Amino acid sequence: MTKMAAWNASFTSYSLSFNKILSPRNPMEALGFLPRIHPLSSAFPSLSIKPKLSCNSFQVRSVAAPAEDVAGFDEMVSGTQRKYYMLGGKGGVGKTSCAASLAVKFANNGHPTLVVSTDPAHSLSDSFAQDLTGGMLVPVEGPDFPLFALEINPEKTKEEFRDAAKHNGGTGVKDFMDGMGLGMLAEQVGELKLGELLDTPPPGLDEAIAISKVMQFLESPQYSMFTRIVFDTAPTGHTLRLLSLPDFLDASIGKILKLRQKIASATSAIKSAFGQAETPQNAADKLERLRERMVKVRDLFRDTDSTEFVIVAIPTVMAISESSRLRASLKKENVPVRRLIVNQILPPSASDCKFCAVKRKDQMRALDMIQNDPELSSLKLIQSPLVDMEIRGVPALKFMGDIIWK
Ligand SMILES: Nc1ncnc2c1ncn2[C@@H]1O[C@H](COP(=O)(O)OP(=O)(O)OP(=O)(O)O)[C@@H](O)[C@H]1O
Repeated sequence: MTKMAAWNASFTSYSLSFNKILSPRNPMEALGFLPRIHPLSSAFPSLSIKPKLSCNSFQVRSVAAPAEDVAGFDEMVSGTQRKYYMLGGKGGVGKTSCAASLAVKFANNGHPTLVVSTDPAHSLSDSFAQDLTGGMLVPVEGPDFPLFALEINPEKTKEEFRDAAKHNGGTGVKDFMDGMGLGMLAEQVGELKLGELLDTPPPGLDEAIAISKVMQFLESPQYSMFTRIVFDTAPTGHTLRLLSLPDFLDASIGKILKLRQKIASATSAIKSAFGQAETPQNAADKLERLRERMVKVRDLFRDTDSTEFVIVAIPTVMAISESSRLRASLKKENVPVRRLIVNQILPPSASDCKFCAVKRKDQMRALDMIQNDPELSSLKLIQSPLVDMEIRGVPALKFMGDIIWK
């Protein structure tokens, strides 16, 4: 039996609840043929209906994944200690939709939940069809228990970091110390190139700082109620670089802190004459706090008990290859990964058009890759169908969540 045939054999077709729930009266629909106007339009009048395919059957195949025994949503939802879920993958595969659907599901299962976007190109507001912008906690309307969203503004947080660094190690301090005849110390500060780093930040720095900002929030009593935190992270490349950044920044900030005493004592004698608003001590304290948060971020990413990174992909060779590399890098960084969501799988149909038949074959090839991939084959495979509507708003996210998170 070919691998493709083996996959096919392990697939069990079953009608997606779309049909049963939304169109019980039409026998054609019960067979998987939906009317041209999708019944969801009347169930969720606020949703935009966006047909993606000419075939309009709603069935999905379940795959017996060759994975180690990973528990399902029951385990994810159990316990009241705080847990973090980070969803990441290639751009546009459905990270935000999956993260938002998980957040809705947690909230509907009794967990006060926070969903955070650290992707510089936020789409949480679009996904929930509610305005969640502003960089502050915003309540999401719809779920049974409290669900809040937070879109971190990376530019703003970067400015704060830049300010703190500038007072300790930026060119301003260097010039100042040069002028005071503290050349040697200035050289050491210059070596750190922190000013340069912040002027042309490497990709991922925004997100590292955004996550550290979230850590700062989470330390405050206002946030203590949340028992589930879901992160919608930036696309893969950023995430990979982000993982090594906390260590890098930790080392850089550590160096600055070593200079703290020297800078403080060198400037304390003269600071009153210059009337600086921000004393080096204050700036150093800010850096110290940032450094501590960076260490917490790094530890959080690696904490198997409280954290899980969920990879999201689509059934294309490119997305699966990228997911494999992501998993390998996460493994190297000791970040726990147990699940792989393959989103936007073409539902089977009794009346495939030529395009759909070719597309389906192509997707099967990509799915087949997972089974043979050393990085991905051990993960619990979760399949999510391509639906013929845009996933927007809490009812649609609830629907998607009930398919994915079981
Ligand atoms: N299973 C699905 N069926 C149909 N449409 C989907 C599905 N999953 C996601 N979408 C749609 O695909 C688009 C991209 O989804 P989403 O914003 O969740 O992706 P993303 O990976 O977060 O993107 P980005 O990397 O740009 O942030 C959205 O319009 C969303 O509604």
